[in-house]
Amino acid sequence: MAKDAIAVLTSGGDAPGMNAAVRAVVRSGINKGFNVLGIKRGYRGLLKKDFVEMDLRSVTNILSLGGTILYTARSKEFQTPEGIQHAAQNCMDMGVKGVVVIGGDGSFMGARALSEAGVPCIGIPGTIDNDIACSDYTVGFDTAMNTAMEMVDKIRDTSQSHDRCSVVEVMGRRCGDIALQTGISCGATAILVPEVPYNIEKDVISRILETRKNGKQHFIVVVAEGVGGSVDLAKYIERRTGIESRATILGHVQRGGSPTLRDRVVASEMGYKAVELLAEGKSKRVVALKDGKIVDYDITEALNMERVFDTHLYEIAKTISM
Ligand SMILES: Nc1ncnc2c1ncn2[C@@H]1O[C@H](COP(=O)(O)OP(=O)(O)OP(=O)(O)O)[C@@H](O)[C@H]1O
Ligand SMILES: O=P(O)(O)OC[C@H]1O[C@](O)(CO)[C@@H](O)[C@@H]1O
Ligand SMILES: [Mg+2]
Repeated sequence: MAKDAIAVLTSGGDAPGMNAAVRAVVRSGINKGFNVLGIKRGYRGLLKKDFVEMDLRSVTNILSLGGTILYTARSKEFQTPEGIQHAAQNCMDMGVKGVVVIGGDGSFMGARALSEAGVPCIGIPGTIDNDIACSDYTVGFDTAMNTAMEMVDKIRDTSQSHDRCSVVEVMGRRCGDIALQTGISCGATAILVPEVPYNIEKDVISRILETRKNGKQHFIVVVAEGVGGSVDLAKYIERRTGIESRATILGHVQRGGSPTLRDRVVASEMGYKAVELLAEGKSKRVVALKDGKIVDYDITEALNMERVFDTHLYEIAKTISM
């Protein structure tokens, strides 16, 4: 009798550690007796029936690779009712009994739609933003933070030599987690995030002037992408304080590079769990890390959860960066 097939895809923005998750899905799937297929370029590839056979050796030596060997994409076509039906039909044609979707919240909405169209899906949070409310952690976050920290350390060197203020914009479309963690790790004088309302005079200018009074001569301001405006902010700081200022937008450098140990391990655990859920006949679930344990939630329940920003950590950052 032919084996049941499951498939795995990566979708939305790539994240370091996605390969470790793919590897875990492939190896756990084969271990459970499934035939495992990879789908290239997320939902876009699913619509094109771009499936590849995965065997144990197809995922050799990918743990340390950044990016995703399955490639990724964003697909508007998939989001239509016809697109979902077409994608479900392609899965059925290929004998696919379940799909593991590695991506962010948008990808999970796609996984829910595909599950409702008859193809059981399990989501794994893979995004550098750490913006999935149900999970304390998303694959890629640790690597991205460490990259950002390394970059800000370098910017600090030149900022210090010139007695300047450096405004550094880090990624995070609606989420300030990368900014907060990077800001703390680099001793930023001010950190601006979309979750906390701010006043430029009080939260940036006054802090710079106060710390200058007690001897500080160079300054780092970390701004989350979701706040934006870092170039204008640098100009404003220079105008208001007389301190020469520069803006740097770190951008996609944060999405690349070899994943950290944490990303490799969490991705591996989540990949294993996703296959376990499919093998148990589960559908429309998201794997998450909660209080140090790998758990799972219904996708709708997960998507309806509210993200909680760590305001305590934010207050600590403000207190100790004076
Ligand atoms: N409401 C939806 N219904 C069906 N599919 C969706 C929906 N929203 C998004 N998708 C699909 O998921 C893909 C990825 O979504 P999106 O671009 O929001 O990225 P993401 O998974 O949230 O990752 P990230 O935000 O980290 O880049 C979309 O291109 C689309 O194909
Ligand atoms: O790949 P793109 O379209 O440039 O997406 C950038 C977005 O993706 C992320 O890197 C991850 O969601 C965000 O931080 C950023 O806003
Ligand atoms: Mg998203």
